[in-house]
Amino acid sequence: MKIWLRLMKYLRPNSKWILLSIVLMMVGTLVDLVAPWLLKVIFDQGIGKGNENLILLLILALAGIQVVKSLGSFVQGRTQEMVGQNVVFMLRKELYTQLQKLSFSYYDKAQTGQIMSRMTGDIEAVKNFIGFGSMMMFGGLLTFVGTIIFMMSMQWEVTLISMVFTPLLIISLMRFNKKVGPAWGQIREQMGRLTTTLQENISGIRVVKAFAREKTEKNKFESRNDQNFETNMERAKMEAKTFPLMGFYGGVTFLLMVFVGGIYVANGKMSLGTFMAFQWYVWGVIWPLNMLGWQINMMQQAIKAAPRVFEVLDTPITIDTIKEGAADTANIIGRVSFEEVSFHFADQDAEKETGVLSNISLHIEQGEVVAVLGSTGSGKSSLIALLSRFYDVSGGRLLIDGIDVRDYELDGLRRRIGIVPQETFLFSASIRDNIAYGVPDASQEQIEWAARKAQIHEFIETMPFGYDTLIGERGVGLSGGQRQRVALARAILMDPPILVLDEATASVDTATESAIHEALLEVMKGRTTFIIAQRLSSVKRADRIIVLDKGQIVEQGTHKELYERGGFFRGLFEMQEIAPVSS
Ligand SMILES: Nc1ncnc2c1ncn2[C@@H]1O[C@H](COP(=O)(O)OP(=O)(O)OP(=O)(O)O)[C@@H](O)[C@H]1O
Repeated sequence: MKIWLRLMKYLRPNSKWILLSIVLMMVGTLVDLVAPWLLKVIFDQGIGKGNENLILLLILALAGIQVVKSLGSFVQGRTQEMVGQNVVFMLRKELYTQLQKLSFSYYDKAQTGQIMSRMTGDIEAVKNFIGFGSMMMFGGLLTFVGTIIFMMSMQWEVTLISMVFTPLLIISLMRFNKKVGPAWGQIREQMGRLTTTLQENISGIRVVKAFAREKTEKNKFESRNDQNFETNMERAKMEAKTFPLMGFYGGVTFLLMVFVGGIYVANGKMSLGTFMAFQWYVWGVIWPLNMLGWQINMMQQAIKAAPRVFEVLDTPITIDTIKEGAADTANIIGRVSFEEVSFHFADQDAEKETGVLSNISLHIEQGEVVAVLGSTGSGKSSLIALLSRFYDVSGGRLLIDGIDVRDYELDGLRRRIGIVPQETFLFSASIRDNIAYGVPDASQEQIEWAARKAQIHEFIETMPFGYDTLIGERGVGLSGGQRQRVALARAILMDPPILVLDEATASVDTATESAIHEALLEVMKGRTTFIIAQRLSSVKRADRIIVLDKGQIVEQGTHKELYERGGFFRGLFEMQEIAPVSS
């Protein structure tokens, strides 16, 4: 019931069209009910009494009825489709907006294939019932009730005897409804899993091929496809058991009507005209019940699909912009303070586990270049992720210019922090659009300036269409290092007071890395910069180096200080066999 009430919300803006549809449906049904009655008059008054004019008149009236009904059906069909499409449109828009708002912790766990299947198949299933199935159901009910009223008013005894099997038909349908619901639930879930398998397979096709796992992947897909096939066959079996039975009940109802009606006519208790009208009317009872099977199918699909869509819509937005009194981000200069910051991911148990970061206290001056070092998994990326509020701190405070990051307007805050992430994602668009992603109205000069700084301009010039060259979803057509440099240019173009380079030069060769660092020296000037790097060569120009181990700061100082201290940094240094820099 809750689901229906909630779906009503999407119907409300279409109430005018729904009303029109209902009115047309009522007119159509009424006209349908009048037609057999006219046939009765043709038989009893026209044919029976030899009144040719009446026959002609009523045939013309019947033709007129057909025209009105056809026109009504046309308008009603369009209206229903429009209502359905409007519902799809609104639901998709709402779902998409929600997906844009959901935080990183949601996407850490979400499966892309499941989201895709909710956005497409599930919403479509809701639309099919809301736009079409429900109106058909309503129309069927009107016809059913109206027909029985008309028949009863003409000859109630024949009507009641003919309907004797109808309760059995209704019981069969109710049982079908109960059984088919869970099957549709499974089918919708299986479709989500099937899409996930497909999506992961396509995204990871390079790994699949590299490890020659095509056969295993194929088997995995086939097993899920088989499951879906089996459940669909189970559902089809239920339909196969119920639908012919309904046809049978329908046939029996018709025969009963002919038999009982025939006897009543023979005994003079019913006119031939009424008997002829009943032959027509009886389909007004059989047809809605036969159609009800399909409508139940549609309804159950929608009932199982809608909660899958609502589940995403109801996921709480854990990281949202402050509602009132947000601090202005335009004048952020980039003083960053971590005050006893601790952090654990949402699915970690804060009581039992130590968390990803603990007791981080750090003050970074505006314009300072800070390198963050540490072994893999020590919490470097997590530390940086807190700055842009990809995640919120679990304890303590993180301040920028003395203001808690949670008190800034979220979009503004993120625009003031230029990030070159560990994994570069480029959109299937031109190189220009990829660089200008954060500043869509940047001029060509600005874009080229950023590209030069990232040491990618010259390469772009050699591409077939220069800055207009289209690149694939994952920057296919570019090497790892080139992709990283495009991402670097994208961050530089934003001219942010805070710059975050997360392993930003990991995929480039040493010569390019050193060229990028030379160029970055100028870019970093006046900006607070965080550099996460494994290679010590990337961090030697940092004002301060912070060494993380198991989420805690274990060392900090300049390159020279840390070298002389002989701790983790010195070990790393010696491993990389780089000569110490002189102070
Ligand atoms: N989304 C997540 N949910 C739960 N735990 C996570 C998540 N992301 C990372 N972790 C864990 O948090 C810890 C810190 O990860 P983080 O990515 O910050 O490390 P890192 O120092 O940047 O590592 P690397 O140098 O390998 O990139 C790791 O132990 C990792 O397993």
